[in-house]
Amino acid sequence: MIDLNKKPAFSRSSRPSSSDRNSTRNPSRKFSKENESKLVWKQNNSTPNIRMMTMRQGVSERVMHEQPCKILEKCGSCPSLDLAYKTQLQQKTADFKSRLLKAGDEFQRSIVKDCIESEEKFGYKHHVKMVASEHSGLKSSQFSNFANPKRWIDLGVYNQSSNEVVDTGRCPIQTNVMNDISAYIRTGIRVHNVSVYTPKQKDGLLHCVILRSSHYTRQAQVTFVVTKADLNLLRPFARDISEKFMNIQGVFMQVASPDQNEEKQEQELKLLVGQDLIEEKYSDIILKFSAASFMPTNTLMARRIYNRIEELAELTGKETVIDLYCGAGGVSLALARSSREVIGVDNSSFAIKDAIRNAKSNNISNVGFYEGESSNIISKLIEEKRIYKADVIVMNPPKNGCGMNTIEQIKKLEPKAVLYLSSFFSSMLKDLKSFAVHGYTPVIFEPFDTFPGTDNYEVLCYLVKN
Ligand SMILES: C[S@@+](CC[C@H](N)C(=O)[O-])C[C@H]1O[C@@H](n2cnc3c(N)ncnc32)[C@H](O)[C@@H]1O
Repeated sequence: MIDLNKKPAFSRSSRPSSSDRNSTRNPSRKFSKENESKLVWKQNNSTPNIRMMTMRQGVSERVMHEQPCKILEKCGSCPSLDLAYKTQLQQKTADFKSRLLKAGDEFQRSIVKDCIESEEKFGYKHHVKMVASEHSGLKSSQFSNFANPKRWIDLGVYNQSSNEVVDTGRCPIQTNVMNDISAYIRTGIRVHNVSVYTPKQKDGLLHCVILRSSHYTRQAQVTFVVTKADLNLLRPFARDISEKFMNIQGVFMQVASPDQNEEKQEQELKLLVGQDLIEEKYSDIILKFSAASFMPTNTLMARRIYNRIEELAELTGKETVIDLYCGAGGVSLALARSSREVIGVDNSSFAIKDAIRNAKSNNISNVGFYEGESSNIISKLIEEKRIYKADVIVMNPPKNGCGMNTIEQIKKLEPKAVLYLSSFFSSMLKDLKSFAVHGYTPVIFEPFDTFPGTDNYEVLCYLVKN
């Protein structure tokens, strides 16, 4: 139960200094007997970011961070941001174990490792899609007479219960680069007189803004998702943003219907200003991503996962590896160094173009990339006698998983190991059950905390042929 109207836990003057902030974790200090059976939020109204949660055992590990979030509950995207990080990791490990327990007998003998921590707990998110919304001044009806005629622009996420857009302001899990750019865009929308899409009237131009930034180069990409191509309006706006931020590589326009399913949205992007590519580094591999191809959200964790995949694959230099759903080639290029040949497959022409370019720029020649649906490409490669067998298959499918057809094709290649990475656990476990039917045992599950503060994480499963 959450009670936000409770008295403040402590006033600004009694707020612990950073040196004794850890003392708020001491169960005996701030906890009184009456609270023992309740679970309540205590919030200081004058300093809304100071929050503690008390419960049966005393003051919990919910503590103030150096970079607090002002809209934690309103936004709802980061339900565990104010939990001690160790607790977040324990919760994710426990969550995955309980999913496996419920999933069935196939997984009862698998080893589940502890969730691996993210090197960055804040500012790790390098990719965000922000919904645009506007209203005029004060929102509350009781103030309607004094409503500010100035346009007020929100950029953020949908609140799941009210369906209203919550402005995420300077989001602590996003990179500073993206926070700076989004602040400028909020003002720019007004200055450049760009209309914002309203679902009620089904009218307006801009409905989303997509931002990406690179960890190593700090380069950024901006995409305006709009209802129609209004270049006269968007080009000067794009020029303005890219002149303000020299690290912006390119500003794009994507025309898409706001009602359209995100996965079905046309990926065609029009470059308004600058150039197409953003550069990122994973260990000693430098990748360039076009705006339309997938780029990992947490760079440092992606690097860690690539390294772990390489370790688990135990390559000796003689193997044929297939990297399904390869994106811009991160895993493929990481594994090419220690295998005979890597074949990457992705259904996005942009991702495959990026992957081919990345192989060249990293001087890696023992890779081949194929554009198309995974099961079709494997079946074609077998039919054309391009491959007979594969030693290791790596796969990182989207939300719906890989499905039965792909697993049947994989089986024909008789890999001795399969490495399956996903953050979509229901499709992942369904696919792993199908793998089990085809003689592949899930030996180890390794959760990685790619999204600290949120409920999300990724899991790498290592399967071996029986
Ligand atoms: C999660 S990303 C994988 C990223 C990649 N492993 C990396 O580390 O950058 C999923 C990829 O699957 C691709 N994809 C989606 N459906 C596909 C399908 N049916 N067949 C092949 N590729 C697909 C997408 O284009 C996307 O690049």
